[in-house]
Amino acid sequence: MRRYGKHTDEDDIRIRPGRRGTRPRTHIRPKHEDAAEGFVVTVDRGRLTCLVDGRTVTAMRARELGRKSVVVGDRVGVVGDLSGAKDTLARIVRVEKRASVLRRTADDDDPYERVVVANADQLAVVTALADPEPRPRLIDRCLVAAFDAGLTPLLVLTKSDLAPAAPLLEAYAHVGVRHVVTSQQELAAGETAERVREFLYGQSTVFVGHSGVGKTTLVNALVPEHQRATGVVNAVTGRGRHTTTSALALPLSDGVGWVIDTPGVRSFGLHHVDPSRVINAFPDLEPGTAECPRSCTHDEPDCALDAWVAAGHAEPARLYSLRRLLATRERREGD
Ligand SMILES: Nc1nc2c(ncn2[C@@H]2O[C@H](COP(=O)(O)OP(=O)(O)OP(=O)(O)O)[C@@H](O)[C@H]2O)c(=O)[nH]1
Ligand SMILES: [Zn+2]
Repeated sequence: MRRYGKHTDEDDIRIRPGRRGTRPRTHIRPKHEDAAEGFVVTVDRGRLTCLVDGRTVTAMRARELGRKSVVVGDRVGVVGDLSGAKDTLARIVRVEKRASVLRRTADDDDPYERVVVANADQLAVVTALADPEPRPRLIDRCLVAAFDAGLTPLLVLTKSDLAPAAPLLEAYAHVGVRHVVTSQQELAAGETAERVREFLYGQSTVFVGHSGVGKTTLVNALVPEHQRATGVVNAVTGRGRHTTTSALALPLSDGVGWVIDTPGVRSFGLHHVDPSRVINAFPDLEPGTAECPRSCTHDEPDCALDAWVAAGHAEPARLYSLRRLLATRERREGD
């Protein structure tokens, strides 16, 4: 179920009405037809860093945007000082319709959705095969978030020099998700970036992964001109990484595609997830839901999928995989 509450980001843009329309016409706020096109690369305490005609411009939301949030990946209309010079501040007056929204709920008990990144195409879930141990439930929860958002997931399995990828890949064989495996040797040989980039070409890809999995190493290999490290001043924001909780969009060096790095994901609240959107990622099972009770979670005794699969229309392993993913919507200790 989608929620359109006070706190969602889908609110219509409200423009404060003029005082009973008594103001003279000339005082009506211009429609900003002259606004320049911008792309939001990061957000830090209300200041948005936008790329406008190749320049890095700092901007804030115009008041007329009301409650509408502006997030990394948004395409926006910007007015004001667009020189990008130090201490200038432009205004974001428009947010273009989003092709996709990756959301999370702050907590599973907290129903308010927050958009993490707009207009992404893919979600790269970075997992180490060892040190730290893979956390399949966290992977599953990331996949659910991706499917719900209509993003194509990509599993990036790092540290294959420490443990084999096969056991983990086995668990995902029936989910239908692409994967790429990397190792220390490959990193050292400079081959990792090339191989991972093949999956990123022309796409806007959000990278998630918990601390220590090698996400920073990977992002640095993919976008070497933007070295990121804890405590080091960031080239784009001019601030230390530890101070930002926002994602950061980095252009792939060939200029086609974006790597969107996110701060360490500790949790991926899934309260907002709609099972019918998750099942879109299982097109072989989807027709089997026709006989389901209304607003079926597809994880309940009356679900029609059991009979559909028993009748031989789809692989039991696929239904098992779907159910495993849907079950992760309930938070457990350790998520
Ligand atoms: N053995 C091995 N170590 C790796 C590999 N990739 C990264 N590492 C190491 O793993 C450690 C963690 O890597 P980071 O890139 O800092 O991990 P991160 O996910 O960004 O973690 P945070 O910086 O804490 O968010 C570093 O010591 C890396 O050198 C790999 O493929 N194999
Ligand atoms: Zn069902």
